[in-house]
Amino acid sequence: MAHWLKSQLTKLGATDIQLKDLGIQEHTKDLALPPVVLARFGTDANKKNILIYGHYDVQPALKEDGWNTEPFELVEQGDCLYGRGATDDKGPVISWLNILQAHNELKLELPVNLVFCFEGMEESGSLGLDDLIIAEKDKYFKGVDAVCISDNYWLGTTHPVLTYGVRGCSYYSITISGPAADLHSGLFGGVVHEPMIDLSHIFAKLTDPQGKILIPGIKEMVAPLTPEEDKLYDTINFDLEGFEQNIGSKTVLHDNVKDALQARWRYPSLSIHGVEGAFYNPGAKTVIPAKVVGKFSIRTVPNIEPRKLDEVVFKYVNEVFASLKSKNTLKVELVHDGDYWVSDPHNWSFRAARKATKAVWGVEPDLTREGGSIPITLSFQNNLNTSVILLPMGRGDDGAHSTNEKINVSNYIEGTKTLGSYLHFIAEEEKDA
Ligand SMILES: C[C@H](N)C(=O)N[C@@H](Cc1c[nH]cn1)C(=O)O
Ligand SMILES: [Zn+2]
Ligand SMILES: [Zn+2]
Repeated sequence: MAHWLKSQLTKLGATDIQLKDLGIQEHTKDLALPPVVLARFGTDANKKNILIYGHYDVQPALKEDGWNTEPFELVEQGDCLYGRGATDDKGPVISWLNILQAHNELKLELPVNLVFCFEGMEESGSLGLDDLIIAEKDKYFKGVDAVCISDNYWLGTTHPVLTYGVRGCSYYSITISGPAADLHSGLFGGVVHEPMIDLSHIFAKLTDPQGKILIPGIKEMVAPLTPEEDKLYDTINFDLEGFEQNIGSKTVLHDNVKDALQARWRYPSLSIHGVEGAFYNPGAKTVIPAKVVGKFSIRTVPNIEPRKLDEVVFKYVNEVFASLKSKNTLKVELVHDGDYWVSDPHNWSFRAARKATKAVWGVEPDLTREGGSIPITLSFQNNLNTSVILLPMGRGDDGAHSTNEKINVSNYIEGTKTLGSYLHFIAEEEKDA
């Protein structure tokens, strides 16, 4: 993907294209991190410099997960383009290339200089990118006036949005090791401490059945909800049926949209993702897995400090394990983390995005926060001392990370126009003091 992007950017006339090597992935001997693709389009000292970030990596996908089409082949059906990455985030990345192509073919000058930064580790916590931003802040990224990211989704399916916050994500693994090899459960069941039983007990104590996090010390770090913030949720263009339609079931924990949105945007949540080493195929294998690695993550919000969070998580998991009095061994580790980000949704970049949305879609955008994470957002804002905007093009029902991920053709086309128009409006906008 990095090489493909490089060749496309070259054809489109981008300059100073570099594939930045990020070194080897920690905990592996020789697995290289995928390179970050940097490129420029325009270097006019009289124009603003807008950094465009996107990611070319995607979540894993297998046809047998429940896809109707091959996940790594783009398939057009009706108004939809199906394929892994259609909305997250290959579609939006390619739309930036389409904007260059359109300007080239129309012989239209872009009113801003663009600095592209496309990475290949976003779905794994943006490993290595933070260091690159710090190393390049006074070199490749010098003079960046604003950052624009198209890597999230509308809240619903009909109304465009501008997004001014993301939750952070701290991803943990719990490794429980017991016997030297998998065992026959008839011969050894009831005789040995089973790693999977230990892990199930720990998992069961992470949240209550309603998803409330049971780890002490987390809710105490969450910024209190002020009456002003609470009021912001009164005017949001969405309903519970919309939520349920997006999910395809009536399994929402809340009975009103305000509570559901606050749970998604401004409170932490804990999700259990899977177990490595456990039997998961169809059939009825009677095995005691010798070693299992359980994976869970916590979505973080203001003012949860990642290091403090690690401390309370490690302490709690160790305490729960100790209470099991198991003779197995436990290791709990942080796999990766990325911070939350919340910004002012009325700054000059948001004003330009608002005008662009109005011009293309004919309506005022809603202002939303994103329950998902884009780990590098805060790093751009802090290290480049600039504002960041999230300007999504996909819909809330696109199925990002899920089976049958899609983007609507209409969203892709109008979304591309919106991103292109944003570049024109931001060129005209007065920067905030
Ligand atoms: C919202 C964005 N498109 C996204 O899907 N982000 C991922 C990033 C991630 C993975 N691990 C930690 N963060 C997400 O929110 O899961
Ligand atoms: Zn993404
Ligand atoms: Zn994603």
